[in-house]
Amino acid sequence: MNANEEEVAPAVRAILDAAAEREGGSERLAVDARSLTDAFDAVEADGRVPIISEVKPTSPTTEGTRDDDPVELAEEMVAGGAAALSVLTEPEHFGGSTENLERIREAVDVPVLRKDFVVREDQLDVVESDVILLIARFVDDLAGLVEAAESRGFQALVEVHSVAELEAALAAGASIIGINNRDLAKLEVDLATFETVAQEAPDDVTLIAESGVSSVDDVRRMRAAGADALLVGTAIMDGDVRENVQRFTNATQETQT
Ligand SMILES: O=C(O)c1ccccc1NCC(=O)[C@H](O)[C@H](O)COP(=O)(O)O
Repeated sequence: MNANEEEVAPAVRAILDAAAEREGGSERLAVDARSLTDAFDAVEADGRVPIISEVKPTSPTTEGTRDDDPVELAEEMVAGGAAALSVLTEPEHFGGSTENLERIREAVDVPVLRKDFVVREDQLDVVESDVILLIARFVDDLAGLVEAAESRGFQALVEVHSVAELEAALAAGASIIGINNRDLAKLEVDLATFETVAQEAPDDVTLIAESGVSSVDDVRRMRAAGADALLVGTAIMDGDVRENVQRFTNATQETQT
């Protein structure tokens, strides 16, 4: 079945319908990207866990909206030790914007991931970022879009949720793969997803555990299963973002609980 025709949660169907309608950019971008793997290596060398901290004002599974200035949130996350940032640009269901991404990328020096539902090549040309998310399940020509992204200078983070999608991502040439613990068909989260799928990934791929991480124990669990880095949104946005990032990035240190 075509991924765009499969059954997904109504909220995700609405997100995909909106994504299909969204305009692309008019001029092809050329990005001078900050290296995501170098950023991870620097944090590892410091004895900490590489965390991609997500600026996520709201979502279909969160109550309310966080209205703080996204640039202030981003700066606090970096001060807390985030290796990289993820910035929602999806406007209708996540409260994101391309303007937020531009302002944040200008204000910080860590790599910034554009978090959106990109389904066509021209949508790559809307805003510059260091990394761009491509969701295997929702892209028809994954190899074509990975190539299109990389030829513009983006690093492609290809998101998967199953071993079959992992194989498709590898066949498409992906070298940075996010395993999403959130099933976008049911919006249920299960950290065992990362544990199962990661076992089938080759060693030379950079593996990111995405979604559902809410405690230091979860961070340790994902690291034990082979995560090179973790992408965390809700659990960081809930409260003091600097303290939350600090707690997760220091998760392997003995004094943390
Ligand atoms: O987060 C949602 O509610 C959501 C709903 C529908 C489609 C995608 C969704 N999230 C996208 C993400 O990938 C997460 O924002 C990201 O992995 C962080 O997850 P979390 O730490 O659980 O907030």
